[in-house]
Amino acid sequence: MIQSFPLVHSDKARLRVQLWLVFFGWTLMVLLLLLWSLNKEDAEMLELARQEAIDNFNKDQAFRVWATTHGGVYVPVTERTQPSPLLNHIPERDLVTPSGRQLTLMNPAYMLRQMMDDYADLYGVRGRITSIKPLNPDNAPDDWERAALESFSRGEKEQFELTDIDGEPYLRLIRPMQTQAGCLKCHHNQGYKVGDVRGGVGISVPMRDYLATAAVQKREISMGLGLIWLAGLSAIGFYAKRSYQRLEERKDYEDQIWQQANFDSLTGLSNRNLFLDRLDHALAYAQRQQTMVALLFIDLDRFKYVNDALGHVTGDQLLQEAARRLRLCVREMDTVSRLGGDEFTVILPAISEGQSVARVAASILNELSRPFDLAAQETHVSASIGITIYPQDGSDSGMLLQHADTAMYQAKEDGRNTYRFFTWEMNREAEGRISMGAALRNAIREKEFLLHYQPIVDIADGQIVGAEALIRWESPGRGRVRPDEFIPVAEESGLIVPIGDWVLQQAALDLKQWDRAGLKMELLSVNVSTVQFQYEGFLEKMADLLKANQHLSSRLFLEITESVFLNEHREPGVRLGVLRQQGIRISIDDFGTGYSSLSYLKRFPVDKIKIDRSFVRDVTTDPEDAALCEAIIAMAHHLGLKVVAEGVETEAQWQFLRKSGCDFAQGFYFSQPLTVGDFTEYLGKHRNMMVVG
Ligand SMILES: Nc1nc2c(ncn2[C@@H]2O[C@H](COP(=O)(O)O[C@H]3[C@@H](O)[C@H](n4cnc5c(=O)[nH]c(N)nc54)O[C@@H]3COP(=O)(O)O)[C@@H](O)[C@H]2O)c(=O)[nH]1
Repeated sequence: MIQSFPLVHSDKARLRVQLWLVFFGWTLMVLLLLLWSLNKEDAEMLELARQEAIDNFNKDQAFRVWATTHGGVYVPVTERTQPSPLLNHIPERDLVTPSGRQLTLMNPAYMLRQMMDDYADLYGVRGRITSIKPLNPDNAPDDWERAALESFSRGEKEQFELTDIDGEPYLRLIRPMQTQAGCLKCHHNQGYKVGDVRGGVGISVPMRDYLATAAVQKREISMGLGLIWLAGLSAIGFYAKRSYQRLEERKDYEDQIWQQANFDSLTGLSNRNLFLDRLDHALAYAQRQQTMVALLFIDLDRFKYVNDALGHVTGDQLLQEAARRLRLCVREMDTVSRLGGDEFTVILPAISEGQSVARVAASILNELSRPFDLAAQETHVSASIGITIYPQDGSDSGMLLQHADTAMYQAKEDGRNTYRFFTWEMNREAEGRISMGAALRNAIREKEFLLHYQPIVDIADGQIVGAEALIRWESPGRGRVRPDEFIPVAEESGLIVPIGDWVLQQAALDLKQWDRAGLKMELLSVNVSTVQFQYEGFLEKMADLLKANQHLSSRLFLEITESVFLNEHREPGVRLGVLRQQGIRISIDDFGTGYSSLSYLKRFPVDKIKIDRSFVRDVTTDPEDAALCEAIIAMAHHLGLKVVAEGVETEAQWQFLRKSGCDFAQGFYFSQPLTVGDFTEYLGKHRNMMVVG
């Protein structure tokens, strides 16, 4: 089945995945940036603290080198600066100044330790000397320091760590302490040489302020990146909204296109495209399930009339209402379509017997023959339905549709407002019509037509006053073909226009010959098909004909049928008026058989009516036909029209018409239609003499 652009649904799913990917990608990127920034912040903070530790280390080193170079410093002996037992071997360790002050030599390490303690008290930066072989037990390394000292022996130059000292965070840095010449004063017994790593100098920088500053920085970075993340999210949200909108717009547009491509905008029914698709599916299903499918081809009768007479808006309303009623007649699973114009189809899938199809067809006929309330007036139409059944009437949708059309044509032929099941006999007839159309085309080229003439007799005096031209087709392949057979085909194919032109030209030519022969006739009747009459250039053609054949003036009668009046759109009144002005007279053929509305006789310029031979046939035996003929004659005379009766075959019919006051008569009683030669002879014989008494 044709689907309504399922792509859009997968597009939506794809867009959703894309949006989630963008969301996760963006979040991940911001998180990584945050981590990197926080790490960088930590690294910078550590580097700053390390630098501070190195500065302190350098200062301590400078002092130690200075102190070692100068061999220690004499300081007054106080509680804090007692003589060092480590320097007992130096004779001048203790001195008394001339003023009696007692001084003692303080070794650089000891001094440095004290300075470091002071510095720690004042500024929080702690210093500590660590020895591999400590003389002072305070200088013994802890685990971390020992590991650092071992790494120095492998060539490392520095170790540092973040650690906790007395519950406070510190950066602890340690660098190697190398033996100076002055160091040997105290450490001469330990086997060190100048340049040997003897221990390390550690500096511990308090991290509280650094951490506080870094925390502020990190918070700011986090907030900044958080804001950037949110801005990104709103951009993604905006993009998502726009993308969904665009998808919706595209879907709406595609739905619209799909609707236009598959549905009839006037009735909302599926159109030919969708109809064929549904039919193909129904056939495929039926083939698999071994069931049948019925196809109903429905054509509204008289739609053209309603459309032309009441206007296109009303015609559209009729189609809409017809579509609504059709839907009421079928099941949910059935498909009602409009192929165009007033042609509808119904697919009945999965049927098991023809009876149910006939029931649906009857119900459709019933629905469509109910009056339509259109343009504030009740309008009656009906329908002709052709039915084909798969698989017996065709194996594919094209064949089934063509055969349903053929059956519908047959329903029309059989009087409309009915349904017909397709038969292969019908098909042969349809094929016959097609091949006849081709043969007619050839007949026009090969000039296979001729005219016969039937005399028209004035009932008052029995004189022959004129003739009716009747076409004949002498086909080399088909023999003589009756006009009843080929004129409908010619009308259907439009070939009636060139054929009708030829009839008029030929009749004008024949009349001229009779005029020249002195066989003057008052009138010449020529049949004009409604299709020919309504043809666009008909009036111009008639004007040209009359210009070229002035002998036709006031003598040419065009025999039209009442169906001419039905097409208001073609303005029959105006056309007939123009013809009348040109000197052409109008006769209504087959009067009483069609849609006879007496108002036509009043509304349109008409000269003569011709009572159909079906009424004339039984005038002497059927009182109703007799009454009808009398009424037609009286009414026509009342309206100032002449009356001709056709199909007069007997003396009794002739007498009846004479008594009823009919003006003219035609029929086998006088003569069959004759060839031009025979008719000329006939005219010569009967000229100036009454045909009957
Ligand atoms: N558009 C055109 N239509 C034409 C033309 N020529 C003929 N026709 C129409 O074809 C129909 C059949 O015509 P046809 O077979 O020629 O039959 C005509 C007569 O032969 C027949 N007729 C005449 N008298 C009698 C009779 O006493 N009994 C009887 N059973 N038949 C008789 O009637 C036909 C004439 O009919 P009408 O035209 O209604 O006078 C027919 O409808 C023709 O109109 C053409 O050139 N163009």
